[in-house]
Parts: sequence; structure tokens; C-alpha cells
Amino acid sequence: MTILDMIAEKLYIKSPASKEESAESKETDAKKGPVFDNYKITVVFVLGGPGAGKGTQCEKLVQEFGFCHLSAGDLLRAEQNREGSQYGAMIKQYIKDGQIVPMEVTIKLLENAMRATLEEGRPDQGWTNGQGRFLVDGFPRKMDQALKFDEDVCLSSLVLFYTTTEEVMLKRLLKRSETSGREDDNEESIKKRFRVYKETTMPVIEHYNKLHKVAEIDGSPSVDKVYEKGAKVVRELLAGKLGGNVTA
Ligand SMILES: Nc1ncnc2c1ncn2[C@@H]1O[C@H](COP(=O)(O)OP(=O)(O)OP(=O)(O)O)[C@@H](O)[C@H]1O
Ligand SMILES: O=c1ccn([C@@H]2O[C@H](COP(=O)(O)O)[C@@H](O)[C@H]2O)c(=O)[nH]1
Repeated sequence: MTILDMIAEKLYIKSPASKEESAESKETDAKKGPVFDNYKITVVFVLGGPGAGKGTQCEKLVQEFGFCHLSAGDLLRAEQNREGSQYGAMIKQYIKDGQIVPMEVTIKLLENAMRATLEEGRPDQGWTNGQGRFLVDGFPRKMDQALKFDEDVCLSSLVLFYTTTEEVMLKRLLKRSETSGREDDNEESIKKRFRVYKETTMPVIEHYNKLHKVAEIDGSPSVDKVYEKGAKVVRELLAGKLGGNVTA
């Protein structure tokens, strides 16, 4: 049994035993489609380098638009610290090395969190009649995650892509390290995260660029200035007026 099979079994993901079964289940999966209907559920991915300001901007977007903010990194850290988790040690090592945790784990955590939020219901705007809106922060970081999530969980509507220089990001993260308690907010881990971002996450941005779903936002100015630009894009998206890539 491989580590991915073990993960799949523990998280209740079907792990095909034979080629025949695999072909069958692929056929069934293809017929099933995504778990959530993108006509009702709006998924906005939030990407950018480590320290670009994704989490900071998400917090503000939640307040204005009533999004549910799901940070993939936070979900992984919670799973890492969950008593009895079989994956705690594995997640810890991946995060320390700035590597991407196998997608089965992250996608299942996201799907579970989305389902729980929808079942719980929310009083905010955008949450009536089975509708919902999610900001998925720091995800997808790798092509396999992007394809799998769009196909099996929910087709995403937009990528908010915050950009700034490595110099700015490093400075912000070292400052954040004074209080964050994050094991990857140190110079060695940060450098590794920068490399993974360039090599593994940039192709994801390219993928969504080709699909005309990217809003690129300069994340260098003040938090409020950056927010204005992101909020304008989101306003247009929710009003059904957004068409194509945007640079703000
Ligand atoms: N526009 C900004 N100007 C100055 N500081 C900022 C700005 N945006 C965020 N920060 C600060 O930079 C640090 C990193 O921001 P944040 O945690 O939002 O980044 P992130 O992209 O979510 O990072 P990570 O991917 O590592 O989780 C925080 O301490 C935050 O307060
Ligand atoms: O889809 C994902 C998202 C994150 N990770 C791991 O978590 C850390 C921290 O992520 P933040 O978004 O900065 O909180 C990241 O470096 C990865 O190691 C992941 O594996 N998959």
C-alpha cells in the first residue's frame, strides 16, 4: 500500500484496487461531475507568492462580500495538530520544506470544509437558496490540484493573483515570524517556498490565464490600496460583469 492509498483510505477516498476497477470508477467519476454546482457556488482562488498578502486581503473581502475564507495552509496546519491525525508528521515535514502536500489530503480537507459550511448555513449575502461563496486561499499550488478540484469539487470562477517582489515578501515574512509561530517563517523555509512557488505554482497561474480567469493585482502598496483593486474585481464578478483576465 502506498502512502497515497493510505491517505485515500483514511480520508474515505475510493482507492481502486485493479486496472479494471480503476477504469470503471473513472467512468463513474466522469459521469458524476463536481460535488458542488458552480452556478450556485462561487469559488475564487487566491494566489500569490508567500507573503504577498493573500490572507490579509481575504480577511477584508470576507467583511465586504460575506465569503467563507478557506486557507489551504490553515486547514493543513489544523490537520497537522489534530489529535490522532495520521498525517500530522507528514504535513509538518512538507510545510517545513515548503513542499506541496499530496493533493488528496488538501482537496478532501477543502471539500469537507465547504460541505460543513453549506450544511451549517450562513446569514450573509450570497448564501440563500443553496448558494454560497468561497475564497480558497493559497490553493491550487500545483497543476494536479487545480485540475482535480475544478473537475471533481467545483469549477472555479476567478483567480485573484497578488504580486510583489521577493524582497518585499521576504521582509514581510520575517516581520511576521516575530509573532506568527509558523515553523516555515524562517529564512531557510522561505527560500524553499519561493522556489516551489516559481517552479510549481506559476504554471497554475499560466493555466488559468489561458482560461481568462486571472485578475492580477499589484500587492506592493498599502493594504487598503491593494484591497480597493481586488474588491473592484470581485464586485464585477458577483455582478456577472467580469469577462476575461484583468490587470489592476
Ligand atoms: N500591503 C501590505 N503592506 C504591508 N504589509 C502587508 C501587506 N499585506 C500584508 N502585509 C503583511 O505581510 C505579512 C504577510 O501577509 P499575509 O499573511 O497576508 O501573506 P500571505 O500571502 O497570506 O502569506 P502566506 O502565503 O505565507 O500565508 C503579514 O504580516 C501582513 O500583515
Ligand atoms: O494547497 C496547499 C497549500 C499549502 N500547502 C503547504 O502549506 C504551506 C503553507 O501554506 P500557506 O498558504 O503559506 O499558509 C505551504 O508552503 C505548503 O507546504 C500545501 O501543501 N498545499
